[in-house]
Amino acid sequence: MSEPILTINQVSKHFGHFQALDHLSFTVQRGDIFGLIGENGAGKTTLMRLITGLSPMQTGSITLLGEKAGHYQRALSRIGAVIESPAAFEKLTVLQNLRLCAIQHGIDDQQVMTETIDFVGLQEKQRTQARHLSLGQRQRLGLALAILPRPDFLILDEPINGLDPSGIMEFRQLLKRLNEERQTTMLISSHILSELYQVSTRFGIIHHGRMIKQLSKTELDQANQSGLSITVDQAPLAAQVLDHNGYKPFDVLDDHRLLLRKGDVDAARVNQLLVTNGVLVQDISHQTGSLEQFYMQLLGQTEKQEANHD
Ligand SMILES: Nc1ncnc2c1ncn2[C@@H]1O[C@H](COP(=O)(O)OP(=O)(O)OP(=O)(O)O)[C@@H](O)[C@H]1O
Repeated sequence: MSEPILTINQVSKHFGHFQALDHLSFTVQRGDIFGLIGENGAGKTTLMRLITGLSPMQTGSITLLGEKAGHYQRALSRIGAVIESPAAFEKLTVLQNLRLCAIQHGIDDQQVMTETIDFVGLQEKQRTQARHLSLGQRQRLGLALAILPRPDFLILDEPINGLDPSGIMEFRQLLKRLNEERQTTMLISSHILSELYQVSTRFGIIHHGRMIKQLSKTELDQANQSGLSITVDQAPLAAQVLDHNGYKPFDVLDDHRLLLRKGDVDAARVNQLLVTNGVLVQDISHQTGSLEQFYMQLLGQTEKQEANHD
């Protein structure tokens, strides 16, 4: 049975006249890894700051682990968060940082610290000062500090920023293990949508402070039919040619990219048709839809609707 860990209800946030969040609502259920997606400035960090009480509530309500934001009693001690940058003491070693965190949480157990260091793969760096860690190791330390008290709910803002490809893969595996082995529920934001897709069970897409779409991974996979992805010099002309020749339906993703939503078309024929009609084809390939494509398409539609309302 589903159990809400976090409920965001009609939350708005203004900074002066600027509206950063606009009547945002969604729920994170126990066991979810909820991927939060949105362009720069969409409002993701603002929302995470509100959830964790780093920023005061204005309108709407947030319920975290059964307690209302602004009146938290135990909820904050049951969550772990890495927002903006991992908060470690630069001159303390990895182990000292963890020890300090343990003291703050009333944990008097060397085993918990050793396990946490092992879990995030920082065994060899435990005696290194935080200021001498690489970016990826720093991210791991941030995660270690967040998971040390074994939180029920983890909030991670851009956790894989700046990690190298193998670091990204290892971090993804860490998050999956946390979810599977410790049943940790998570809210994660990232611009690396291919990664977010692999780790998340649900997605929420924020645009200009509004939640424009929420869907499960299964719903995303269903919505993402396969199609022919076409990259050209001028998408509007390619769209006209496809339209006149009955190649429908298709989406114009941007000035250069189209997605022909028909699985059974012959790529060579479409290529020939476009070229003979004066379109320079740079790439044409069959592919399964990605989270990135879904997002770009949704954003395109939303911006079109917004423009029509203006
Ligand atoms: N304290 C503040 N005062 C004024 N404006 C703010 C403040 N904090 C955030 N904003 C504005 O609110 C908007 C949302 O910012 P936020 O940091 O939440 O975006 P984000 O989705 O996390 O973006 P990014 O992906 O770039 O991290 C931005 O336009 C930002 O400039």
